[in-house]
Amino acid sequence: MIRFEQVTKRYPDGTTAVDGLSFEVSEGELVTLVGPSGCGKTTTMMMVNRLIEPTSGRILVGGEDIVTVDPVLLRRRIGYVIQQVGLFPHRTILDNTATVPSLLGWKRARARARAAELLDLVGLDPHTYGARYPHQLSGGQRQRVGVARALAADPPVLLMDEPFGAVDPVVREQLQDEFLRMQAAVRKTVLLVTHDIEEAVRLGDRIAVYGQGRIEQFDTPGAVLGTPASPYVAEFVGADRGLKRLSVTAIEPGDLEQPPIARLYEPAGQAADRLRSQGARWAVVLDTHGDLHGWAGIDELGAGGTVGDLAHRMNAWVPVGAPLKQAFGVMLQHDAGWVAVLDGARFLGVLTPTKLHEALRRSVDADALGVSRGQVTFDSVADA
Ligand SMILES: Nc1ncnc2c1ncn2[C@@H]1O[C@H](COP(=O)(O)OP(=O)(O)OP(=O)(O)O)[C@@H](O)[C@H]1O
Repeated sequence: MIRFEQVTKRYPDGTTAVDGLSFEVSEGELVTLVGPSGCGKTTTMMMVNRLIEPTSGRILVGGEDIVTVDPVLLRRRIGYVIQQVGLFPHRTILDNTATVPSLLGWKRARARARAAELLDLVGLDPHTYGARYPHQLSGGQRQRVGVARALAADPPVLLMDEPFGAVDPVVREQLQDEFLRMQAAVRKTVLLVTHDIEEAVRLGDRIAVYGQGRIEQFDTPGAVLGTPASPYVAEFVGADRGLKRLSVTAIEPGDLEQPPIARLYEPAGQAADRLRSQGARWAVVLDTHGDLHGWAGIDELGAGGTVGDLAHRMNAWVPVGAPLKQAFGVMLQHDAGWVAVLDGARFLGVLTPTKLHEALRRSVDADALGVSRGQVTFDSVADA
């Protein structure tokens, strides 16, 4: 959808901001550009909507070389969100949001209806906020309006330059979450500039890590964190990249351990005998549908009755597909040695600290080998 071919930008004073850049952003993909100050991220982005013209090379948007497209028409297809949101101070939030549709000649009622819909989409109730003026909103709310305004004409491409930069870390995380939810619904092709590796990892389907004017690595967050392409990238992503990686690695069914199972309605003595013969100390207790009920220890099962009479409820669980970090968090919160992993209510298995570590190691190996995690055997983990 956006393609850079050997793009170089040299400013008149001789500064080479971007040097022979080639990469591609697929349709519906969110790519984050991350790197230290002055490495050329903003220059890269502003060349896409022709606010800056490259010195050499080509940029294609939707297969079209953008030098052949009138800049005004080009910018209508490209939403642009910047850190200083730049709302018109004397216009209401609704009118600010409707700016682009109005410029496009939409009828007032249609433009305003569209603006209301978008305010809703970014989590601002149009009835509450639509009639306010920018100074009557918090910084975070103004940034949401900036996003709504950029989406107003439904452009296929969105450029975002530090869109969540000007707010405190808590609001920032909220805005990121909202943005991800929204992006899952609208699936724009997004290029997002940030200098914050946490943000890049959290938001990007892929990340471009910049050195000076060049991309040092262009890959998924997991791969950048797991197998940095150079010492520079390793340093940039930080010594705690293992921890960061936990938050971008999803739990897969193949990661799980299968503990002994006891059924809710089976006689406790029978379950205890089975555990004893397997040398196990406890079992996960499931109901007749295979849904998680809780767990029971072998010592308690000696008391007679059914397993259900004696089982403990189990609240330490996470959904399959959740990040490993969430499982780790739940383990700590419940001071538990394992967490159950569920698909809906259905029990799939448990994640223990050892299994969690294995999953992380396997995902690093899988990224390095370019295969799925399931194809990496435990032996290769043990050898690693
Ligand atoms: N108009 C200009 N004339 C000369 N040099 C410029 C101009 N604009 C940017 N530069 C230089 O080009 C380089 C890249 O700048 P750019 O703004 O693209 O970096 P950035 O990665 O977005 O930085 P930041 O994170 O600080 O915004 C910098 O060295 C900058 O000083």
